[in-house]
Amino acid sequence: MTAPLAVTKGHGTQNDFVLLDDRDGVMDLDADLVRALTDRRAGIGADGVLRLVGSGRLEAGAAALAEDPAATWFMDYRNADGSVAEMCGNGVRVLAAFAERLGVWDGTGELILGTRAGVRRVRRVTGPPAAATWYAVDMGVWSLPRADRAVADGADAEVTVPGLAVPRPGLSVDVGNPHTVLALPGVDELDAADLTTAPRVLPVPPAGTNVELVVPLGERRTDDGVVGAVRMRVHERGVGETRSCGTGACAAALAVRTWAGAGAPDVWQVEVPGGVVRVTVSGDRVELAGPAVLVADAVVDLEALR
Ligand SMILES: N[C@@H](CCC[C@H](N)C(=O)O)C(=O)O
Repeated sequence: MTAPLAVTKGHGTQNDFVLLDDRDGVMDLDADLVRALTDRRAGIGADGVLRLVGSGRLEAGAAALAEDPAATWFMDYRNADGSVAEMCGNGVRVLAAFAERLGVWDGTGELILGTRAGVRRVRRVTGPPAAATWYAVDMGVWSLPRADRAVADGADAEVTVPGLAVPRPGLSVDVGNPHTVLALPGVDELDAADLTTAPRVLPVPPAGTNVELVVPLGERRTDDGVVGAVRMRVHERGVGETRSCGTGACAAALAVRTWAGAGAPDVWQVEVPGGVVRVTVSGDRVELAGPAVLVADAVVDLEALR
């Protein structure tokens, strides 16, 4: 007999996750279990798994504690194919909502979370819409890791996407995990792209990449002042096409801002199929803000699942 497994289902702009409360670090979360839980027909179904675990309970947590001893909780993120990824922007927000629900965080001040990409700080903020609770995450330092190998102005890669006529120039962006962003001239092409298979990126990124297709939408006047706007679709490494990607939204805004040059806005609204998130650039750091929703609690029969 295997003990039943308590899980919570949540999402951030419809990037969905199975959440596990493993504060004591006793769970054996292997790739098979991740694949079974995220299976949309035979399991709960999700783009990934988020395990809340004490930083002192796992090897990766030691680096987080060394960076900041206050990072006592760790986000152990897994892609739906069972692979481990360094970072998940939507996941941090959803895990913050989960930590709040568990009473690990009282929702005031900052939740300081260890991740494989370093320590991340989360705080509650107000939406839009004004009544909604959003979470803002300091996503740390961003970079353009292959800027020295540019193949064209603002591009260091060539990306072939099924459904689009010719290969497109892409820009590599690192926000703790790897991204390649390519700009499309209009939403017709964005809709035409076939993301049921992974776009081909050359040169091949050594650790794989998430690929964002973006259409710059110009600038908008909002209550926060003038912001840039971008529409995006994403093919995630280890998952496939998802309805949102938080790190991908940061990469998209950073790429479009780089292409726009001096005078481009620091605040960006990124429209994804699952909603809208806000990206704010402050020098070499970037912040992601958006909603987080916990939709269900369930108990999984592990024998039936396997
Ligand atoms: N959906 C996430 C990113 C998850 C990790 C990604 N698939 C990778 O392998 O790097 C997000 O919201 O950032």
